[in-house]
Amino acid sequence: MTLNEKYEIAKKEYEKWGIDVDNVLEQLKNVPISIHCWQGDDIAGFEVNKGELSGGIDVTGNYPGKARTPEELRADLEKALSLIPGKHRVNLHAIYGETNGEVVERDQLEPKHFENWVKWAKEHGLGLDFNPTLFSHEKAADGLTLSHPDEKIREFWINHCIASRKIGEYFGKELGTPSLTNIWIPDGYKDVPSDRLTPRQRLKNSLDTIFSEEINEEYNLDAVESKLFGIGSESYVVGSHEFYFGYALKNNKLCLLDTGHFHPTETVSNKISSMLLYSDKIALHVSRPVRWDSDHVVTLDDELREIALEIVRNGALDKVMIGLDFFDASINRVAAWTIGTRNMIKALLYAMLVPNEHLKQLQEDGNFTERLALMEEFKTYPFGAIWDYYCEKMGVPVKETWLEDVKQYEQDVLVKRDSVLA
Ligand SMILES: C[C@H](O)[C@H](O)[C@@H](O)C(=O)CO
Ligand SMILES: [Mn+2]
Repeated sequence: MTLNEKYEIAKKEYEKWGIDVDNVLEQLKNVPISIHCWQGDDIAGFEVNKGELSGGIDVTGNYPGKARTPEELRADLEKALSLIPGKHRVNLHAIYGETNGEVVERDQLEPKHFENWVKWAKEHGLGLDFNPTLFSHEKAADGLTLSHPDEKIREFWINHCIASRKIGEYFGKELGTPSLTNIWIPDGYKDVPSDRLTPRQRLKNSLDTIFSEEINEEYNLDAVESKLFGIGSESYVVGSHEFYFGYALKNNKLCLLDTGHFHPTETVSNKISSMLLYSDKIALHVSRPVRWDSDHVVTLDDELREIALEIVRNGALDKVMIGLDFFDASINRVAAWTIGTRNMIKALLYAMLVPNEHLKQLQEDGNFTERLALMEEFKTYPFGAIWDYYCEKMGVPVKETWLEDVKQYEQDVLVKRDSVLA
């Protein structure tokens, strides 16, 4: 039986529930995922004077062939994008600027340092998102940046974030789609603080300065990313969820939820509807915490499907900006991007193929038996046949055949990088 025949049979199963599958696929095509560049080189970046990875985050593994140059990273991203259905975005960090061998301090970065990325994005029909990098730098050595007691250090990081917003604005103007410029800082303390308020007051004041210049939201959207703890900030993080959700609401910014940044029993899926009651847009870093904020590659697990269901059932496909954030150096990095991004898109497709309005009505009617029964039965509806058809229709490999591409790329390209170095 051909993919099309399987698709037609599966489609009929969903049409019984009033689901227009062809229309679902048309919608899905237009949902961009922001793919994080830093999975490709273990968050190293291209600074001439690059620092060791810091900030309480960690990349484990030493799989061969990581990208070492902008050209290699873009080539690896192109390979991954060729295996992922749809048109997407690439998420950059400030440390991925290209400065022609010159040392450029982060508070001096300019749009011109990202011209090659914009040229590349235009060639590939991609949007670009951005992040100032407030880690892996001597001025972040003691784990404090925008909340640092030393005004000079705060000023440096404030200027870096101001420069970063201008780069985000440049991306938006050049590419015709607003860049999401997301600020995450590692600030916090290993052990119990004696004063939680003062650092938070300093962070608030720093952010007020950073955002004091209005930038047209047609070109740049600002997000702030909360965290619960990091390595070395186990007891206290200045930029907690409460801090940033409050800041975002009062200052009309996007609050960014990273799925690894909450207590293990908390779920981001459960937060989306509440936050969308008060915010026009929110942003996500979809990751997979194992035991801690481990940044594992995203798998098609219950929480990923629930996040997708919350986005779809709340009509929020244009209100939730979906970014990915994982970094696994124990496997082929192109495969990591491909697995994680395809899974995010699969989860959205799954959610769009559930009779959400019918299930809502069952809840309203207090019919919890049928609500549970159907939610469970839809987990084994022929969703895979629709996904396979979608991949073929979008011109990307069906099922696991993409793996052959990655294996070939590894032999042809990736392994040669390390042999050159050896
Ligand atoms: C590299 C990113 O800025 C980083 O992963 C951040 O988004 C985060 O989630 C830190 O835990
Ligand atoms: Mn994140």
